[in-house]
Amino acid sequence: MTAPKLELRSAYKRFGTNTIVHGLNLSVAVGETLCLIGESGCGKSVSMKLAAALLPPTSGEVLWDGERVDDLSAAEFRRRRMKFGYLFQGAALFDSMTVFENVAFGPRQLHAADGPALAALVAARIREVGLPEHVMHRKPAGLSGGQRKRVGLARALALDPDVMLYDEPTTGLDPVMSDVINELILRVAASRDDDPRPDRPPVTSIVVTHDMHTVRRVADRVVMLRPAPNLAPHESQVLFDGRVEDLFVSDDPAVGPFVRGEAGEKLRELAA
Ligand SMILES: Nc1ncnc2c1ncn2[C@@H]1O[C@H](COP(=O)(O)OP(=O)(O)OP(=O)(O)O)[C@@H](O)[C@H]1O
Repeated sequence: MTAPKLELRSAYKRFGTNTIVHGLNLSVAVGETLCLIGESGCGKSVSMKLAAALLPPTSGEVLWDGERVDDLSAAEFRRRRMKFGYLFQGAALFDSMTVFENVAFGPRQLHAADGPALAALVAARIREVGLPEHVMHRKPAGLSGGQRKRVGLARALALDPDVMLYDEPTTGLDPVMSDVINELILRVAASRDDDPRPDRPPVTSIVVTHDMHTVRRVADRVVMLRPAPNLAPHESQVLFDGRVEDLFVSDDPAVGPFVRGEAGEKLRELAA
């Protein structure tokens, strides 16, 4: 059996005295799209960053393709890390550069790409995310939120990632633009499905989101976390781990009302 693409084993993350991630076991299969959901501040982004080795766990293990990240040589770690693409909040574009320069930045740095080949690559990625080519000459500050997100995605795709990480990709977008982003997440996830080359495995994705339309549209699997504080040592931080169909009909009082947006218990807590 193929090892999971990304895996956390008994991972803890503490910032000072605050425990944010509590003994988390989480694996994402090759080619899977996992949505991470849960109430604000419960540690979704931190968990995703642990899995991507953007943050070190306080204790526990992080594995990529079944190998402990700590056991990889620095060169091998860098090689694999280059195959991760990120679309984080605000799209984190360089505002002083044009869209072209933003998308070209990674290939220039990593493969010393230049000239017509680089221009063709950037144009192709811009087209893939549904932006007109003239946007390439503009600065990100002059673009709408949805356009900025798509430039961020084009920039991530320019490095041909094996793993895509999305942190609240539709936050702040109108429903139609949100659906455009959902469609692009699906397209990226399926982009290598018919590619038989062994060096181009199916794209694996993690999507941290509060947007239940996104969950319904893109998730192969959903993991719902709860906040780590107040958990007993043996208690799991995972409230739900399963298929989307089962999530929305869950009769667990901590899961069903949350995903259906029902305020009942929360209102009682606020009134207490
Ligand atoms: N580098 C850091 N240093 C200190 N605390 C941090 C750091 N990163 C995250 N935290 C804290 O960890 C907690 C969980 O953060 P995280 O961003 O993972 O939550 P989340 O579930 O993604 O929340 P939201 O849905 O609101 O984005 C927050 O209280 C946050 O302040």
